[in-house]
Order: sequence, then structure tokens, then C-alpha cells
Amino acid sequence: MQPLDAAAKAQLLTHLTPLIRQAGDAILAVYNHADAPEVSHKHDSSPLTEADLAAHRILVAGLTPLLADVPVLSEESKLPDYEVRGSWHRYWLIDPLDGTKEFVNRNGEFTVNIALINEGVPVLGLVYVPVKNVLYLGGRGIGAHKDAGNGPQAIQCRTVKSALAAGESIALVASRNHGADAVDRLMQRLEKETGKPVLTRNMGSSLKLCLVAEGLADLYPRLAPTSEWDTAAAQAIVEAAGGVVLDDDFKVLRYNQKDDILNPFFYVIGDTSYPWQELL
Ligand SMILES: Nc1ncnc2c1ncn2[C@@H]1O[C@H](COP(=O)(O)O)[C@@H](OP(=O)(O)O)[C@H]1O
Ligand SMILES: [Mg+2]
Repeated sequence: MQPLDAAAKAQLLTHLTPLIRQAGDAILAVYNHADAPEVSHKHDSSPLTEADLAAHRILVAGLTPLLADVPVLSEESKLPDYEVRGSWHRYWLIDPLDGTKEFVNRNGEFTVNIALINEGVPVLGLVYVPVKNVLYLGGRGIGAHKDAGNGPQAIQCRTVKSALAAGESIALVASRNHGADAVDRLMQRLEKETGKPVLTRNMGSSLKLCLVAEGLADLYPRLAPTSEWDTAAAQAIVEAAGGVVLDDDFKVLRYNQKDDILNPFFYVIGDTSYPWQELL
């Protein structure tokens, strides 16, 4: 297999950046069409639109020739049996439209996610927000960056100490759709333990992890189900920005380790020196 050093990742990014924007444009074409898109529902009752499928086709066509013998696993493709994919050392893991509910609700908080997984670890990730033309990217050895239209700027997680010193509250990110009660309870516990107000920010899709990566939030507790394609790209960005994504046993979240595609509940942590584990 080809090495995945910083130079190889930089070379991949020259292809991935235009590709993810192209998928985003295809989504926007549906989003901005005068007629509302037709919404069907998958077996897990999550919504599916023609935008998901258009982005899926563009990404699969663009990624397949990029690295020889590296398969593409998409939310919108048939999930291969674990007997097959369990032997993959390296693969692309994509969510062509993460936050379909946000897309249907027209709040703009949906993303296109591309991750490269190597031996179960997300080593490169891109998260693109089509409505805002914002691209987050990151990976081991290349750092984490946000391009809001003026070129990539380095981003990093903040420390709790620096937030409090700046007079800001600890900020917790919550899904608009899932796990609200558990997050409320955790927030109350944090306020009691720290004696300080805790702020909650709502956000759709993998943008929740990106908020931690860019130092606008400190903790994203995901106490509700997700699939591996929902988190892989943004996890690579969070880790490159100095944070971690831990499962409910406080072990680093890994990919392709078991025959179902669901993640355990997890915590996205920006400041790894803060004693979160005593509070969670
Ligand atoms: N019961 C369930 N099982 C697996 N994943 C679920 C789920 N309920 C929600 N999700 C995932 O959570 C994502 C949305 O999270 P949130 O509501 O926090 O933005 C969805 O992404 P998609 O929109 O890509 O399907 C979906 O994959
Ligand atoms: Mg998703």
C-alpha cells in the first residue's frame, strides 16, 4: 500500500477539495430548486432525497480511481458483509449528505463528509457545508483547517482554562434531534460541579464535531445512535485540532471493528487535559 505521509495527504487534497465542492453543488441544485425535493425513508426511517443520491454518485465516481484498491463505503451504498469489509486495511468512508433532516428542514446545517480510514483510524477528513461554502479539513500530520472562502486557516480546540479566562462559559454541543434529555442532565451536573453556567449550542450533522475542532465548544456528548460515516471525517479534523473522540468506555473511537456500522455513544472533547471523565 502507498504510504500516507503528509505529502501524500496534501496530494490527495488537491483532488478531494474540488470533488467535495462538486458534490456540495449537486446538493445545492436540489436545495435551491423551486420544487421541494421528494423525501423517501430508509429502513431505519431516516430520510433520503435525490440530493443524497446525486452527491453519492459524484463522490464514488471521483474517489474510486484516486487510490488503487481502496474501496469506497458510502451511507448510500449497500453495506458489504463484515466478512468482506473486515479485511479492509484502508478505505474511503463517506456520508454524501449528513443531516438530511436539516436539509429537509432548510436550516443549512448539513454537510458532505469524506474520510480516509487506515487500520480503523480516520487519518484524513473533509467536511463541507454547501450552503455556507465552508470547508473543514484535517488529518494526522497536516493539522486542521477551515476555509470559509478566504483560503484555509488553521483551527484548534480551545482549553477550558482559556475559555474561562476569557470570561466565556463552558459550551456543550447538542443535536437538534437526538438525546436532548441526557444532554440536559449532563449540563446540570457540569454546572453543579463547576459552579459556572454551561452554554448549549444546537447544531445539525457533523458540524457539531467541527464546533469543538474550531474552539467554539468544549464538549459534544452524543448519547444517541449514529453510524460510522456520520463521525469519521469530523473525528479526523477534531484529532488534528488537538481533541479526541472517546466512546462510552473512554476509549478512542475506532472504525470497521465489528459487523454492524453503528457507533457506540461517544464524547467529543476539545481539551484533553480537563478532567471530563470525573464529570461524565
Ligand atoms: N437510530 C439511528 N441509527 C443510526 N444513525 C442514526 C439514528 N438516528 C440518527 N442517526 C444519525 O444521526 C445523523 C443526524 O444526527 P443529528 O440529528 O444529530 O444531526 C443522521 O445522519 P444522516 O442525516 O446522514 O442520515 C443519522 O445517520
Ligand atoms: Mg449522516
